[in-house]
Amino acid sequence: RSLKKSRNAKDIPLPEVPKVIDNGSGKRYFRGRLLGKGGFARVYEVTDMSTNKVYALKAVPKVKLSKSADRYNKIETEIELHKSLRQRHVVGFHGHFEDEQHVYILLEHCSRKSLVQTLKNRGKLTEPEVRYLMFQAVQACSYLHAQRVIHRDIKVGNFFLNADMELRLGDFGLAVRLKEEEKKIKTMCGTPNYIAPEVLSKEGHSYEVDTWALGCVMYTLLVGHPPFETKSLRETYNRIRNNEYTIPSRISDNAAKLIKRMLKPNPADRPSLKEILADEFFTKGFFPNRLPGTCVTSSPKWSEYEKS
Ligand SMILES: CC[C@@H]1C(=O)N(C)c2cnc(-c3ccc[nH]3)nc2N1C1CCCC1
Repeated sequence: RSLKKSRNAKDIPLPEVPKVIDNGSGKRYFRGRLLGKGGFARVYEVTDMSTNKVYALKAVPKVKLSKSADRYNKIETEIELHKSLRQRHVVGFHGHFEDEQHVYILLEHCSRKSLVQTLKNRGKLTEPEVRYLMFQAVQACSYLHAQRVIHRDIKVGNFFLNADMELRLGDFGLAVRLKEEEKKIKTMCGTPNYIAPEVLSKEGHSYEVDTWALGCVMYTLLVGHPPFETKSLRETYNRIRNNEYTIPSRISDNAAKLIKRMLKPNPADRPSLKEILADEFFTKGFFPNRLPGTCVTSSPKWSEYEKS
């Protein structure tokens, strides 16, 4: 065993999340299976012991870390921001509380997980499925922008599906609310997945970074991989700076046109979210009003589906 005192987070064992978690005001949650880990946070499936409702509980340890200051504040800002949002395609925020070891966030349970799993199972999705999913994604983002919130980390992994195959945008860890007079954000801590060129060039960024990321999500769902993906981050950043990407010819003209509009290098040239919702990609072509759960694992045979 190393004689050194543990100097960094990796060595400090994470505190246990109790089997029964009390929210401090009479509600208790039974801890179920671990859904996943993100950074220091662990996410459990929990059941409200008085209503039997199931939630996703994010438990963030209050480990005494030198840099825990911003980490703790981060979770505080994430809570302040997410708690103020309510829209049918934004992940439901059902409360927050803490005990000596953790800060807890109670979130909507999305039993069909994120689009990462769907894409892993399917490789890529059909245009009607992307029409259905992107329409909800753009609506969620349009709501955020109306609240002067920029998500800043829109990606396939932050879109979740509930039991009814409805889309929910989550994870406000990098989100920011613009102040009244504020037009642009100068700083960016943390690296978003689909980073826009104006964030790379540090010239200030605003709502358009979400439009860019939505374009990357749409491309990824249709093509099966992100538009600027390479084996090295530096190379990927170069491609983003040079707006270097190709759209396979099998992608329909309407889909390709919309992707190109959303991936304009100059943020001012990107369409507003309202314009996107009115784009031909959404108004022309088969638009399913719901998706069967089987879409998470196998491609739909639209013919039989169109009848229902
Ligand atoms: C709280 C983290 C994140 C999330 O934000 N939500 C809303 C969520 C909901 N249901 C689920 C879920 C229900 C059943 C399986 N996963 N997962 C969610 N996640 C996952 C957990 C692990 C990585 C991201």
